[in-house]
Amino acid sequence: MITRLRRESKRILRPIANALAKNGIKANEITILGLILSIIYFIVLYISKNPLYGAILLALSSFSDALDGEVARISGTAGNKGAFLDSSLDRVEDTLFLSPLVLYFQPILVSLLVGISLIIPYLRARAEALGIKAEGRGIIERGERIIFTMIILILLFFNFTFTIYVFYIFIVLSIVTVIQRFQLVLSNLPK
Ligand SMILES: CC(C)CCC[C@@H](C)CCC[C@@H](C)CCC[C@@H](C)CCOC[C@@H](COP(=O)(O)O[C@@H]1[C@H](O)[C@H](OP(=O)(O)O)[C@@H](O)[C@H](O)[C@H]1O)OCC[C@H](C)CCC[C@H](C)CCC[C@H](C)CCCC(C)C
Ligand SMILES: Nc1ccn([C@@H]2O[C@H](COP(=O)(O)O)[C@@H](O)[C@H]2O)c(=O)n1
Ligand SMILES: [Mg+2]
Ligand SMILES: [Mg+2]
Repeated sequence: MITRLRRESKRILRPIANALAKNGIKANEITILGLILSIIYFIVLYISKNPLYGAILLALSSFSDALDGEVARISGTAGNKGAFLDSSLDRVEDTLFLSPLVLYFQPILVSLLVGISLIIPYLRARAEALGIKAEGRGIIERGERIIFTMIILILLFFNFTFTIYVFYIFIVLSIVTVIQRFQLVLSNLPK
C-alpha cells in the first residue's frame, strides 16, 4: 500500500527535499537525523511513558526516512553506500520503535513482533540477493508497520481498551507477510 503511495507522496516530499538539497543538507545527514530521532523516541517514551510523545517523535523520525532518498536523488548522490546506510539503520530504528511497547503489552509478544519486523526485511534482502524482486510484496511492509505503530500509540494515549486487538492484528499481519515472502522466494526458485 505504502509502496503504491510512494509516487503520489513525491508531490509532498519533492519541494521539501528540494529546499533541503538547495541548502546543502546531505542525504546521509537526514538518515542520521532519523536515527537520532528514533533514539530520542526510545528514551522519551520509556521515561515519560506518554504515547503521544512517542507518536510525534515516530512521525518525525519516519518522515526523515521518507525524505533522505528523495534528497539523495535530487542532489545526485544516491548510491550503494547511502542505500546500505539507510536500510541498515532502518533495522536499528525498527528495534527502537517497537521495543518500548513492552510498557503496554505482554513483553513476550513485543519481542516476537520485534523479531518478525527484522525477519521481513531480511527475507527481502535475501530474495534480492537471489535476484528476486521483493519490494511491494507482503501485506505489511515497513511503511505500514510504522503507521500501525503510530495508530497504536495514539490509541494508547486515548486509553481505548480495544488497542490490544489492534496490536494482535499487527502481529498477525506481520506473520502473514513473513509467509508471503517465503512463498515468493520459494516459488521463484527452481530447486
Ligand atoms: C514540513 C515537515 C517538517 C512536516 C513534518 C510532518 C511530519 C511530522 C509528518 C509525518 C507524517 C508521517 C506519518 C510520515 C510517515 C511516513 C512513513 C510511513 C514513511 C516510512 O518510510 C518508509 C519508507 C521505507 O522504504 P525504504 O525503501 O526506504 O526502506 C526499505 C524498508 O525498510 C524495507 O523494509 P520491509 O522489507 O518493507 O520491511 C527494507 O527491506 C529495505 O531494505 C529498505 O530499504 O518508505 C518511504 C516511502 C513512503 C511511501 C513515503 C510516504 C510519505 C508520506 C506519505 C509523506 C507524508 C508526509 C506528509 C507531510 C504528511 C502530513 C500529515 C500531517 C501530519 C497531517
Ligand atoms: N542516505 C541515503 C539514503 C538513501 N539513498 C538512496 O535512496 C534510496 C532509498 O530511498 P527511499 O526513498 O526509500 O528512502 C536508496 O536505495 C539509495 O539509493 C542514499 O543514496 N543515501
Ligand atoms: Mg529512506
Ligand atoms: Mg531509513
